[in-house]
Amino acid sequence: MSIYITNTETGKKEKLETLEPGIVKMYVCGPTVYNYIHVGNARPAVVFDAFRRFLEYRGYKVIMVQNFTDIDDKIINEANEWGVDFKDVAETFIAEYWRDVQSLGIRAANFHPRTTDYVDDIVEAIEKLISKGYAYVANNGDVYFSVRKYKEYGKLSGKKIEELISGARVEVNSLKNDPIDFALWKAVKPGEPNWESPWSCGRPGWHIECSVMSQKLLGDTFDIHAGGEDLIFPHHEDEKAQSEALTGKPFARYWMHNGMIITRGDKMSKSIGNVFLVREAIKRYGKDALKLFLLSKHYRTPIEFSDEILLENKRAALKVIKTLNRFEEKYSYPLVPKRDEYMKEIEAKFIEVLEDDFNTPKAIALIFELSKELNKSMDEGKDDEALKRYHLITRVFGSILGIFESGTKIEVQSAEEKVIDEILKVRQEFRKEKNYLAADKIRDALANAGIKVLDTPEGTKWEKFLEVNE
Ligand SMILES: Nc1ncnc2c1ncn2[C@@H]1O[C@H](COP(=O)(O)OP(=O)(O)OP(=O)(O)O)[C@@H](O)[C@H]1O
Ligand SMILES: [Zn+2]
Repeated sequence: MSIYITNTETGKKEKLETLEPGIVKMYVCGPTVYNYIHVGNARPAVVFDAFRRFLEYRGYKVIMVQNFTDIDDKIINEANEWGVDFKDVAETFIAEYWRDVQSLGIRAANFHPRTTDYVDDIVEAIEKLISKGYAYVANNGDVYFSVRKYKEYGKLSGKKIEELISGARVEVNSLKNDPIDFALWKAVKPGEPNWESPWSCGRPGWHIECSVMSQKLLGDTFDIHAGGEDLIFPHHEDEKAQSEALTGKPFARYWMHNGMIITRGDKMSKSIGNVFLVREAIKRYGKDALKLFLLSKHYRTPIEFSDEILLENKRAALKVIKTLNRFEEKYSYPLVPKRDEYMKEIEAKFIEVLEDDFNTPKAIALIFELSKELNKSMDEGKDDEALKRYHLITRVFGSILGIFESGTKIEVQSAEEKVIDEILKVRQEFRKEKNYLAADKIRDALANAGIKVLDTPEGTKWEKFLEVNE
């Protein structure tokens, strides 16, 4: 059996053949840290975390790197707007990133390099590109990559140089020898953070950071380079050009790209402003529903984000969680089932669909099916069979895809809690109408029932009076 993945560079499903047997070296483009992450940003994080776990399950040693872009125009703009240092913006949102991915149950990669820790290496790489004739210094101290010198430019994204020149998206910049050249080093503008270099005080361009960090940590050639498909051009095309110009060797052997999360026809994006934050989504739908949503379509296809679809995923997730809870109520510490033909057969199916370009929708369908069967085993009092199914869902499939992992108990609001919340809503209306007499009557009535009402600046809250035995 072998693993097949679609390689963006060839557009074909290809058998994964790693550079060193049994080892997968993989680089994923991480976030630019200037804000909280949204559901779109969560997609590559969830998908490639699951893919990496699958590779490990199939026996590979995986060395995974995911960077933080901690210097960039957007970070500088935010820092200026808030009157703080760019480092503080970056550090803040790296910390917030960890909070979000941890609440999503995404595992850390092996390395999480930050651009600003690699400036010396970046300067060294640019010097080498200049000396090899692939890059030149402009009048103002910027350094640009000569796109035409690298003969394979456009191979990854399928773009032709002529199209790029006529394309309106290439900005006019008189500092460049050719409009399609891109920046490796940007000379400092007033007030910007900067580092010394032989050409000017300045900072790295965006693309060179990923070339340098990936090659420093994984070697000149490594197995898989991944990220969202919005990065294919220009980011990945440029990374490939620089890296291969630098070493004269192939860069990434396979390129994997996830499709976009779309809202109202556009890519979900901070710059467009149509974002739904990960932590809001976790609050409203729960982490398993969000992960199901992200994995229940093939990773390459775009997915439309909508409240209805997420609620549908929430219902589906709750069904499975309820089933698992039902089993866990009976067995607090389920043990290891004896692996028999039945288990082997289902596991083989699961592997088969994931080996075929990581077809998570089919894998998830298998989990739903198993969950139904688990209920049936419990109805019929077949404990052995139930344990096998429970084991497959939580410890094998869930632990590979990163869903239903966390001994998930459904937090159901009790009838009592619901009633108190409703009564407090009515009290709030009285308060709004300045009918304090009625509002206070409600407060006192609740107090008689042992419920203390607290009006705080964040709104009205309640707690139970401590019961003291006389
Ligand atoms: N809507 C989306 N759907 C899927 N993946 C996305 C989406 N937006 C960003 N990504 C991916 O998230 C990762 C982190 O990207 P990054 O922080 O650069 O986001 P971004 O594109 O700058 O976001 P924004 O456009 O919101 O500023 C990248 O791999 C990127 O491809
Ligand atoms: Zn990158």
